[in-house]
Amino acid sequence: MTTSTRILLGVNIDHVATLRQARGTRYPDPVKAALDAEEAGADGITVHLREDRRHIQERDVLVLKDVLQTRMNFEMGVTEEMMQFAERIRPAHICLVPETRQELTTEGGLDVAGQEARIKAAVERLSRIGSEVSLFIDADERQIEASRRVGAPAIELHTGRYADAETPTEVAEELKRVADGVAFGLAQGLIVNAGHGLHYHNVEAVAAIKGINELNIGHALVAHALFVGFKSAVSEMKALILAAAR
Ligand SMILES: CC(=O)[C@@H](O)[C@H](O)COP(=O)(O)O
Ligand SMILES: NCC(=O)COP(=O)(O)O
Repeated sequence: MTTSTRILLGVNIDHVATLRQARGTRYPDPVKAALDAEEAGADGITVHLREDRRHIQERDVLVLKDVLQTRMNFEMGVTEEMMQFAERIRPAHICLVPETRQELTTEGGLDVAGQEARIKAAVERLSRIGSEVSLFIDADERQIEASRRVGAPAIELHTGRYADAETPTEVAEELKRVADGVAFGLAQGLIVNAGHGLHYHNVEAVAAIKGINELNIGHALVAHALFVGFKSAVSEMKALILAAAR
């Protein structure tokens, strides 16, 4: 079982690209955001190349592959098109996520338990290119066990329900669900990451859960960056999570 007091911040730059795509301009460039994030202390850069290309484009991933000083966490749906693209890019990390075209954002985790053979084949294929594969799942023991069985070294627990919880009771329940998921994942020998919907006001409780390896955070950072700049947005978040994880 691995436990660490060092927690990593993966900065998701998807929504810098959302703003660019809204007008079809060349700006703002997510590549610039990635470089600023790295200077401000990001431990890695996360991008989700969606099937509908609503934000990140292939060009972004190709340029990032050449210029990142840290490492890329490439989020992708389990499709043949994405598998081939990942094989071309060979990112350090790949996170397999569920994806539907109509969704506003990623709703729920990947159903690994319901499609073990398919996910196992994808994990094996992507591990062959040297990427560390993680599975974006709900904090659910059945899904965590299935993730271990399919051979993924890492999982990312979906914190969206925690982030969306409204009453103190709901918040406490959802936080406990995440904390239990972290403990269960570590006991299964998995690297446990978490993310989705995390914000300056709700991140500390998650960062304080012992054993979490990395938090992936995007939308809140990009929103805050509008007012304080990207580097400040990242360094503020990094300081919060490091203090909470101590
Ligand atoms: C998988 C995940 O939680 C994030 O990458 C998220 O998908 C960001 O992009 P969207 O907001 O387009 O869902
Ligand atoms: N995998 C979660 C992620 O990368 C960031 O999600 P969000 O902070 O944009 O909701």
